[in-house]
Amino acid sequence: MNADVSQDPIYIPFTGPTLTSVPILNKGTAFSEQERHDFNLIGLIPHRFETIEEQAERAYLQYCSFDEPINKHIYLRTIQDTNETLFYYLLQQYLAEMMPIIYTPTVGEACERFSQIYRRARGLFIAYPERHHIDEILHNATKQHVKVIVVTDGSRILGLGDQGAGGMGIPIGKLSLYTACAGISPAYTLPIMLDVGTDNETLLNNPMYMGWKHPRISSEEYDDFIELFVRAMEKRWPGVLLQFEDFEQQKALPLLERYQDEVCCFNDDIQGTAAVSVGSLIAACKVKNEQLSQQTVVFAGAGSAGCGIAEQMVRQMCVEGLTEAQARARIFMVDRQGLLTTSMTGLYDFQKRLAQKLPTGTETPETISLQQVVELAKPTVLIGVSGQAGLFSENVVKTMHAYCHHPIIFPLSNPSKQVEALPQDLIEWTQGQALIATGSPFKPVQFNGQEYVISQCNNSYIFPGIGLAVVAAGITRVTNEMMMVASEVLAAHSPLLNSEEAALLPPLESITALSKEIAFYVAKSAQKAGLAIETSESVLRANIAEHFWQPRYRDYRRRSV
Ligand SMILES: NC(=O)C1=CN([C@@H]2O[C@H](COP(=O)(O)OP(=O)(O)OC[C@H]3O[C@@H](n4cnc5c(N)ncnc54)[C@H](O)[C@@H]3O)[C@@H](O)[C@H]2O)C=CC1
Ligand SMILES: CC(=O)C(=O)O
Ligand SMILES: [Mg+2]
Repeated sequence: MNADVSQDPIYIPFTGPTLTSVPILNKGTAFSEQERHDFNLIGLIPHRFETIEEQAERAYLQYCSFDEPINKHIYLRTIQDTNETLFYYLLQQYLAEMMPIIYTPTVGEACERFSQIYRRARGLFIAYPERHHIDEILHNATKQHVKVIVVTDGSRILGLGDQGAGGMGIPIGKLSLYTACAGISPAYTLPIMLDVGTDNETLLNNPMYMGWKHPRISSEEYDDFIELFVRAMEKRWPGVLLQFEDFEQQKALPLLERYQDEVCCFNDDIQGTAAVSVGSLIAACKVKNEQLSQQTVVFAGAGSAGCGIAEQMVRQMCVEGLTEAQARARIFMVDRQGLLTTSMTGLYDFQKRLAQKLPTGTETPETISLQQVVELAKPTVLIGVSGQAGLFSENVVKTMHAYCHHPIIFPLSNPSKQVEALPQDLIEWTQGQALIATGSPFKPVQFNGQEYVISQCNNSYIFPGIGLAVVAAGITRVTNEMMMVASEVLAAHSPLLNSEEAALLPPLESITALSKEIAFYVAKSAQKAGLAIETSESVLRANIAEHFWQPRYRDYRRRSV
């Protein structure tokens, strides 16, 4: 379904209002005169025929007439729900401008206000009380050939906590990026919300809340429900790629460990975030003529994202020649209770693996704060994945800078209002010496007559390419090795490697090309590992190109039902 082939006609079994109500097929005023006759559309749309360019011009004017990002979001989502081709055409034209509207930060507000701004259903809501109808629910999906699912239970939406059914905004936004950044046809994508209740009192007390008004179910009920879902999904769409998204800490890793060897799945917050962060760090280190294995790293936030990134760093440091113990000794995880140490009780297993063993006989206070860790460890890299706004104080950052002339500081929490430090402050506190990347988009910073571009270190650089690899090469399992490959491809494409003035990460304008490269190398590594059927490189490239959907209208021919 690439750009050239899109001129081939397709055969459509619907006519009249049924046809115009299917977002993936609707063309609005772009239905040709012939099609209007053949499909009983005369009179259902204004007389004049328009091209997609003309439709996009009107849509963009209307988009610009909204001042508030949330209203722009609602407007774009309405287009997505009425004419998907036009929606993706607009995104293609204005990706850098519209990505913050359909994704972080605005998608965060859309989740928080989901029940207030709701217009029309998209994807599937599988509520716990309806679990016995799961096969029927999956068969109710409007899409028949689903290849990529993003699923959430809404329990940890960005840094905004439990958003219940409102969390559906995230799978919708992520899948929009699968199409916009990696050309996965929207006909193949399906967002799913597993509504297992919510512990968010504000939602439970909101008369308008649209989800199941019930506290979250018990762990046992939850595990059985997820098992039911995964098996039903595999039966309905065998081999489908399942992306776990924004599951709370105690669920995220156990779910991944339970299913990663059984179905084609990955956890974006653990693995996708790890890949983008390690890729960004490899590039940042290269610029300093150093390696990741030479860095000392402090994390604020030892949750799914933090521990996922840290484990991928350990793998990378080992590739660079360190032993695992040496690598772990370079990484300091700070959570609410301060530095994680081996003497602490109550840590999750995935945190215990990253806890620091303090020298025997060390007199330690009960809590070793972030400030103290920075003073003691003298990090060269500081990463924020805590969801806590302002955690990187001026004191913390200046202390770090006192020991490290060019600190690398990544406040990665989303959306923007949860960021650990504003880029403007980081630049000022370090006199422009810090290399910064954030999870949500921020404008360039002006300081001392110089402009500093702030790259967006977000898993959106990774997951679309992984999806394209799976769809184009028929990959059966997603592994950490594939994520390492994605990191390397990202690092190799850092504009900063070629110019000191450039950004750390590629501009959004080149993200489709980057996704294709990630897809190619990930698929090659899958083939080598026996997780995809081997092909020549040229066949693989052709398959990737062929699966890259373009938002262009195709000619319709009538098919009798
Ligand atoms: N840029 C990106 O691509 C990504 C960013 N994130 C962001 O990272 C944040 C965390 O996500 P997850 O790790 O999945 O959540 P999580 O809930 O698993 O982990 C957050 C951790 O931060 C800790 N924390 C809270 N207050 C703290 C404090 N004052 N000091 C130190 N630690 C503190 C919590 O105890 C928890 O362990 C979110 O804001 C999310 O939006 C997550 C995935 C990708
Ligand atoms: C980007 C992302 O996946 C998150 O903030 O959860
Ligand atoms: Mg996420």
